[in-house]
Amino acid sequence: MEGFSLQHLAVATIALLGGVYIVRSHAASRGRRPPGPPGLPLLGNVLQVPGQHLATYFRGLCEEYGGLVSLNLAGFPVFLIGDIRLAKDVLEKRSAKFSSRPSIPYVRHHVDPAKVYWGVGEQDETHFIGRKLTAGLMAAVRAGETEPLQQFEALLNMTHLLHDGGKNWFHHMDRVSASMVLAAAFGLHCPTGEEPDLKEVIACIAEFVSLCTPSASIINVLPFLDIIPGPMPWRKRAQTYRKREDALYDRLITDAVSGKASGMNTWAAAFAREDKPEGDQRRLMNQFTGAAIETTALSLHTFILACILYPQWIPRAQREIDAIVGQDRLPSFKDRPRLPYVEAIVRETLRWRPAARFGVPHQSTADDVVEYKGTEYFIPKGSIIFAVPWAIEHEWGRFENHDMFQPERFLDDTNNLKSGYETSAFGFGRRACPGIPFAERSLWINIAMILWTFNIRKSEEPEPKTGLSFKYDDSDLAFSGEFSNAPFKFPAVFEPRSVHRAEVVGQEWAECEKDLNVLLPQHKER
Ligand code: HEM
Repeated sequence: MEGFSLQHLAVATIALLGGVYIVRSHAASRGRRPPGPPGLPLLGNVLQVPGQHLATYFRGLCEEYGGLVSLNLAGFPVFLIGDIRLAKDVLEKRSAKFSSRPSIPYVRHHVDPAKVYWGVGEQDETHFIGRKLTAGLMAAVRAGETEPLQQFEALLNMTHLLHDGGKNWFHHMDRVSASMVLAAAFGLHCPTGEEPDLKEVIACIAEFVSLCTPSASIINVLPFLDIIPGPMPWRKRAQTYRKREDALYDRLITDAVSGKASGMNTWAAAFAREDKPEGDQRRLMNQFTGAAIETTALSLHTFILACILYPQWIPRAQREIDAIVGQDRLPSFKDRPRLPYVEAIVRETLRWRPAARFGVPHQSTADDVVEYKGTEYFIPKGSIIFAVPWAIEHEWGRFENHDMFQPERFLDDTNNLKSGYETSAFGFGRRACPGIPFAERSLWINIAMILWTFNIRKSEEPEPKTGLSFKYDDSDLAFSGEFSNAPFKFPAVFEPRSVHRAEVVGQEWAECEKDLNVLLPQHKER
């Protein structure tokens, strides 16, 4: 059966898990179903779901059937939302009913029996605590507490890019994204990106993502096998992972709280202060790394791809930065209110190729009726809902020339940011990304500094495999097509805009504060 991939298996698995819904499908008949592709008897649309580039498939369905699409995976209801108004109506205004996550038996029973992974878990007490603690940290981020640290990391990024002319630029973006998060979270500053703890964090994230795919274990497909006692392979794999992850985070958190790490005023320390006898809330910290590092890095990679493929906007951006900042210092967060164009670039980066292109699924916890374009549709309890950024951020009606990178679409005639900015890139409602303030700052400061320091151009180096010049591409083929849709590695040249600018970077780096305890002052609850 050619083309029957892991993703098919995954979808079939979800469908099988949801088989129970066949029994209760009478519920679905209580109201009209949104439009969607016709499917096979019993299996529904299972075999139509492609093995790769799910986001593109979802976007195609939204273009064909409208902003609310219904899929039937062997009786299990899945809805796609490709309209921002509807996404807000459903996932924000009715977030009490639409904020759980579909759970996978292998994860629930073996990988995360203690339910510490609140970002992928159901809507329960742990999720509530995780979000509450994060909201406290992010209030401080909004007030600017982490800006000195983020500025320091971005400045180091400029020195790395200058040092090798961008030869390892992909790695430098990975490093800065990880180090900003790990330094704020655990006091783990990573100056090279080769630090063993950083590598272990990345390896654990990769293993966790792999364990969370429905095809990770036979238990997801044949749950009754779990009655077999003893050290079965699925138990061993999950136990090995948990031990490895526990050892890593115990070390990171202990080092952060004891002061062994390079800074003491970390998010881990703030979480530790909230520890209760009934639960070690520091363990909830592990959600930051998985959710934060890759999304930020791939957004920076995407920004560089846009610089290379759509450079028309760069001269204007640089003129505006230069007019405010001048040539004798790098941009800083103090300039942010006066640099709306850089803000527009951040927004356009998140719109043009959103990091989570098909979104992160929500699950409904009660029956509901949703009105869309004058018709009422029934959404049964337990439905999976994807608000699909790849469709929402490319709606022709909202974004003219939607496939072009045009930051000025977010500016008005007076060069100020248009009011009423709405995005799907960070999700919606009680599941919306709680790290937005940190993520936006990370992107803003790196983008502002890169544009101030460098001209970026295509590399003329031949591709090692073919010997031909590198073919730059922004189609689906240039992206991984997986859950976080990352651009594949591509070369770029970072040329300093002048010798003077390169010297200013060196001088600012030599003179800047490097002590994490000063860069990240004691977190105050707000
Ligand atoms: C450009 C960077 C980022 C992007 C594009 C991004 C995007 C997202 C998206 C799409 C979701 C799912 C929303 C939903 O289900 O409706 C999410 C969830 C989450 N993000 Fe982010 N994120 C970014 C950075 C960060 C950072 C820096 C942090 C932490 C410091 C973070 C922490 C989280 C957590 C903990 C969740 C799970 C929330 C929950 O389930 O309640 N993210 N993010």
